[in-house]
Amino acid sequence: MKEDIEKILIQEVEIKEKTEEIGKQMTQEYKDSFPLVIGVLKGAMPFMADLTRAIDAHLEIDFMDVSSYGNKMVSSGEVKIVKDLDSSVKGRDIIIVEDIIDSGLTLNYLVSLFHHRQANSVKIVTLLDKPEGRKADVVPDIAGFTVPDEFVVGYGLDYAERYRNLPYIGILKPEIYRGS
Ligand SMILES: O=P(O)(O)OC[C@H]1O[C@H](OP(=O)(O)OP(=O)(O)O)[C@H](O)[C@@H]1O
Ligand SMILES: Nc1nc2[nH]cnc2c(=O)[nH]1
Repeated sequence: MKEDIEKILIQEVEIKEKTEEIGKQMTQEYKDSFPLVIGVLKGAMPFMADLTRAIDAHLEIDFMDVSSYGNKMVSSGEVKIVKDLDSSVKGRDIIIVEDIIDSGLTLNYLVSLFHHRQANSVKIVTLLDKPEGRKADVVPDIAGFTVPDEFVVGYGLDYAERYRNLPYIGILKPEIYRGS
């Protein structure tokens, strides 16, 4: 698997340090509230697991699985719910945890949905932000790293469901895309 990677953009240790830093910030911000932290499957799974353990405050976790129509690398903008939340967001302070914001279409949909469901507040925390990909006006409250306008994999992010288990963020060799 590792031989498919052209370049590592963000090393495992950098992700770990950044996650600790964000966790400390969120510990301060949420020490007196009881937020509902929502991980967006599947990509946010590793970040969600590491980030929530870096927050020393009471919180509740839930997961939502949404998928966008279109092929793997170009989103069409339509989002459908594959798995909905178990809990109600009504009156709750919501923190959405994402692995990446690219076009912003997924988060645009989720933020509107949670407001529609009468959440008290909705905040966005993302490990990666790719501002050059933006099609919807979404600004994260906390972003770990800004990445260039390239397709990245690892630490939850896939290409054709592979590479999610890489411990770092990287770019694939071009022949991997050509071969599929
Ligand atoms: O800002 P956008 O352009 O909407 O892209 C961001 C979304 O794309 C990825 O999910 P994907 O739909 O590939 O599903 P996955 O998490 O299961 O891989 C990622 O995890 C975000 O949820
Ligand atoms: N794996 C992966 N999924 C994405 N979804 C939106 N942008 C990206 C990206 O750069 N990589």
